[in-house]
Amino acid sequence: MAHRGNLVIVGISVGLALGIFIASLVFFGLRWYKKRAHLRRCANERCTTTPMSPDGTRMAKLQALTRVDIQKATQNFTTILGQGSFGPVYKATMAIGGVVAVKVLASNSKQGEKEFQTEVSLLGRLHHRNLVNLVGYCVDKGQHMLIYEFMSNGSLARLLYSQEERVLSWEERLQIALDISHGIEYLHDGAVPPVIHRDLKSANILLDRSMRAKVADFGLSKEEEFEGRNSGLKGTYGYIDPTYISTNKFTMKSDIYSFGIILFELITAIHPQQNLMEYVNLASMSPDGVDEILDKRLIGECNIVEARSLAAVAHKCLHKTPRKRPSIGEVSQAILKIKQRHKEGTTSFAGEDISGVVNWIELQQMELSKMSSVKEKITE
Ligand SMILES: Nc1ncnc2c1ncn2[C@@H]1O[C@H](COP(=O)(O)OP(=O)(O)OP(=O)(O)O)[C@@H](O)[C@H]1O
Repeated sequence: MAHRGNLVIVGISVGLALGIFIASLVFFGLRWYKKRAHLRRCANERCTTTPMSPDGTRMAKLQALTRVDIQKATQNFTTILGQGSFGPVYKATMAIGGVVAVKVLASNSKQGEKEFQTEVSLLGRLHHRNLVNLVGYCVDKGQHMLIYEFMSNGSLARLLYSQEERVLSWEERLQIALDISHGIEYLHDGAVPPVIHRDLKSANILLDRSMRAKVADFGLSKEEEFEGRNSGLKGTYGYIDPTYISTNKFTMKSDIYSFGIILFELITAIHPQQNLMEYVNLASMSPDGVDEILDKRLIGECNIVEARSLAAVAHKCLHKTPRKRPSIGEVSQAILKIKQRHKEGTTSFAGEDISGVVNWIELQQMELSKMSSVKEKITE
């Protein structure tokens, strides 16, 4: 009898425990479901309605302008800033105040039409201090225009390669590298859904009046031409991930590759279409080889230990196996560390005579240019 009584007690306890377990499962399951539904609602809201800024505040909606507004603001399209593959870009002074840049998409460009819709819907919801924000658009009689915040210091490519520009200091270059990294980080890790840029290059990095860098032109990637024919590949020659060429699959790691190229541009001021990778590969044959390809204008003006560290980050970004390349978050962390060390002034030569190092770098650079000119002669 007592044995039976025990069995009943055990049965009731097991039943109770099971009941409690199932009830908590239902309770927590419901909570999890509600939370997910809430997150999804927030994400959708970000995609379709008023965009959010990175600090969570709501941004103004995109402004729709008429062709007449823009005609007035650009003095009848006479204030040209430059010509891109999608059409001309004009500086516009708006009647309500403020200066903007207007990109007029060539009306004969079928691709421009398609990309226009992509960019308007994409950019309308993407806002970050390191992205060139879209502030408005214009659709008028089949003509499409995109209106961006004005970047008074132009492109990084112009700053690095134009003789008329002043030399970018090492400190500015470190800040630019970090700004670009943060812009890409927002695209890859902050945007919902994530955005792959597909055409990262120094011409698509623009600088504001405080020399802070912003990433431009996402959603506008174009097909690259090889020998006058469309290759079917998106991006720009010199920046395209070789794995993308062989697999036709563009991933975030292809953006990381292009960013690695931009980092080397910052270090060397050699354009990727002027054999940058050949110099990088030659220099990587010797330890500290980056000294040999350092921008001549930086010799004696920058901390070589920091330049070597940045080159090491760039090398990782260019790893031939995409999954071995770092994520953009890791790249930002690494650049931030270099920048902090720079600020603290802790990257020193431990008693080395700096003038000796400078002379040595100059010698190495001469050797390298001799090597590459011999190589050019052989390949001719
Ligand atoms: N928001 C802006 N503020 C100031 N200048 C700009 C702005 N956007 C573009 N520009 C300038 O206008 C010119 C053309 O830019 P665009 O982005 O159309 O072409 P690109 O990036 O140089 O070349 P591609 O179209 O082949 O990628 C460049 O000189 C660029 O610096």
